[in-house]
Order: sequence, then structure tokens, then C-alpha cells
Amino acid sequence: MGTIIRELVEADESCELAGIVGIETMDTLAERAPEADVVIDFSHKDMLPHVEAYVHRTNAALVSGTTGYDEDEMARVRALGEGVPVIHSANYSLGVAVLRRLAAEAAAALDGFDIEIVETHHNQKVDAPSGTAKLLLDAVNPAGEFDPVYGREGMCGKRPAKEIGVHALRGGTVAGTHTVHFFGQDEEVALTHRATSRRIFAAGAVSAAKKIVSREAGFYSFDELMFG
Ligand SMILES: NC(=O)C1=CN([C@@H]2O[C@H](COP(=O)(O)OP(=O)(O)OC[C@H]3O[C@@H](n4cnc5c(N)ncnc54)[C@H](OP(=O)(O)O)[C@@H]3O)[C@@H](O)[C@H]2O)C=CC1
Ligand SMILES: O=C(O)C1=N[C@H](C(=O)O)C[C@H](O)C1
Repeated sequence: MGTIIRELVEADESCELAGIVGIETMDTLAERAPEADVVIDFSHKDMLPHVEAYVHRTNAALVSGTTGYDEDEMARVRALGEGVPVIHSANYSLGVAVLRRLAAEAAAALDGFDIEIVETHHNQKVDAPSGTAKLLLDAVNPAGEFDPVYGREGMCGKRPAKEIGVHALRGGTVAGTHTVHFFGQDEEVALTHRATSRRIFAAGAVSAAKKIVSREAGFYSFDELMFG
């Protein structure tokens, strides 16, 4: 993601790249490069303390796309919004934003249908299920009345009605496919988003970065920032 974001930022005349960093260089970036207006973070959950330190030191806005955070880490990302404008989204594509809305609408309309979520990603992905699958789970289960089940094996028994299965497939170079299945009596609705390139995520993040720099401090959702 870092490589594609770099390409997009360098090709955009309204942007200037202050630096691109991994874990070794994040802490020294403020000293050796102009202070950034905005940090775009697509990295790893272990990078969070370094991202926090940079934001606190420079007051840069934050566009976060890193997935795999637990609840406490997510709260820390949100807390950065007390001082600077922050957006976190597990998926920066417009298509997934629409899928999320459609899935929420279908879940509300298809009372009694069994919901299952399947995500597929390349074999280099380190977290499962994907952040997007979790985001879709929240969309179809806004009140938390269904229990998520991450894969099934053995004598797991018949499927309880109040369950949502979440399944992760890994292989090859798949950029990211998410399907929300709604199984009813003698019918199925399946909503799929298929990314055919990772470029859409990078372009969404750069677009979010350009919008967030002029916003007040606060924690913004993808919909608020991109559609608001
Ligand atoms: N929100 C969205 O739309 C999208 C989100 N993502 C998410 O972005 C993140 C990065 O994905 P991707 O670019 O494919 O991953 P890569 O593994 O290609 O890159 C990860 C980056 O994070 C750094 N990193 C890796 N491991 C650690 C670690 N243990 N501690 C600190 N830093 C680490 C690496 O630094 P170094 O270069 O020094 O090794 C590297 O720069 C993932 O969480 C992924 O799920 C991905 C696509 C879209
Ligand atoms: O790691 C990836 O590649 C992706 N990660 C994000 C996620 O976990 O949902 C978004 C996208 O699907 C690609």
C-alpha cells in the first residue's frame, strides 16, 4: 500500500511527500523532513505507538487504514481525534462504502434470513478476518443481537438462528473480495464487492488526506468525510 500511495502522492501536484517510513524511521521523520500536514498510515498494529508519537509531536492529521486493531487500540486511534483530525476506515473504496449500506438495508429487510460473511485476500495478509469483514458484520448486526462465529469445525451442531458466520479465505494475489450472504427459505441474496486492484484503497486514502487537512480536530467516519 505504501508504494502505491507514494506513486499517487508524487503524481499529485497539490501534494508534497514529506517522507515514507517503516518502523525504523518513523521516530526520526520529524527531524529530517518538513513536518507533514497529514500522515497516511497503512502498516501494522505494532506501529501504533510510533504513529501516536508522530501525531503528538507534529499535530499532523491522520488517515489510518491499518487493520487488526483490538478495541483498546481502536480507542487510542479515536483518542488522537481529541487533538487533530483523524479518520480510520478498514476500507477506503467507495464500492465498499456502498456495499456496507446495501448490506445494512438487506439485513433490516430480510428478517429471519441466515447471514454469513466471506472475505478473500492475498496470501500476504497477516490479519483475519479482514477489517472490512468486521465493518460489514457491524453493518448487518448494529444492535449486536447476533453472535459472530469465526469459521466452523467438528460437531458444531446445527446453525443457531442468532449466529453470523465470518470466514476468511487466503490465496494468491486477491486484492480483496467481500460477500455478504443472506440465506432464506428457498432463496439467497448475495452482495459482493470485488477489488481488482489495491489502487482503489490508496486513491481513497489520498483523497481522504486531501479532505481531512482542512477539518477541525475530531474523529471522522469514511461516510462523514467522503460523502458529508
Ligand atoms: N483500509 C484499507 O482500505 C486497506 C487497509 N489495508 C491494511 O493496511 C495494512 C498494510 O497492508 P500492506 O501494505 O498490504 O502490508 P505490507 O506488509 O506490505 O506493509 C506493512 C508496512 O507496515 C510495516 N510493518 C510490518 N510489520 C510491522 C510490525 N510488526 N511493526 C511495525 N511495522 C510493521 C512494514 O514496515 P517495513 O517497511 O519497515 O517492513 C511495512 O511498511 C494492513 O493492516 C492492511 O490490512 C490494506 C489495504 C487497504
Ligand atoms: O490487507 C489487505 O490487502 C486489505 N485489507 C483491508 C481489510 O482488512 O479489510 C482492506 C482490503 O480488503 C485489503
